[in-house]
Amino acid sequence: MRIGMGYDVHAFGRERKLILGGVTIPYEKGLLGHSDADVLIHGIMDSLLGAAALGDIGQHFPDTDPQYKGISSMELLKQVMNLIEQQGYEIGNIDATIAAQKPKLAPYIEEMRENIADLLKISKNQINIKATTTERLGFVGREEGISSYCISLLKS
Ligand SMILES: Nc1ccn([C@@H]2O[C@H](COP(=O)(O)O)[C@@H](O)[C@H]2O)c(=O)n1
Ligand SMILES: C[C@@]1(CO)OP(=O)(O)OP(=O)(O)OC[C@H]1O
Repeated sequence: MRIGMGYDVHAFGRERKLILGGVTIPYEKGLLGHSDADVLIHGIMDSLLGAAALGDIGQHFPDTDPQYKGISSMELLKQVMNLIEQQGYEIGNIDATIAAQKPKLAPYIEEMRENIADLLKISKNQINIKATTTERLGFVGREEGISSYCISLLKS
């Protein structure tokens, strides 16, 4: 068994879609990034890479490479899963937290879990996603951006 953790932050910007866990969430702002800036998926990818000792997403998908401009993070997650499988690992479970003061994410969590479970070919009870505000404290609380935290367990 191997454990890995991931953490990511993206700032809010205008005229961007808000995409979390592959779900487009109706909101007045989206997240800025080279890719679609799906901060939840980025945290999950880093935790999987961490558990397999394979570095981080910036090493695999540099934000200077035009091929990743505007790419769906779900596509990147598929590539990370291929790497994990090549190393002989399978997923035990994934537990993630999204820190967002707004918008309310609870209505979208089940769809995120379904998207991720389908893509990773795991069952829904192997992926848990939580949301929290930061009680108006810090950059999340000031609604400047969203962060994600994730822990994954891999089995040989
Ligand atoms: N963006 C968010 C943040 C939180 N939630 C849900 O609300 C619950 C209470 O949040 P607190 O930060 O006040 O503890 C939390 O457990 C989530 O279920 C949400 O849906 N969207
Ligand atoms: C995903 C990548 C690649 O397009 O770009 P961003 O969307 O900017 O995301 P970030 O978490 O800053 O870093 C990883 C990147 O290399």
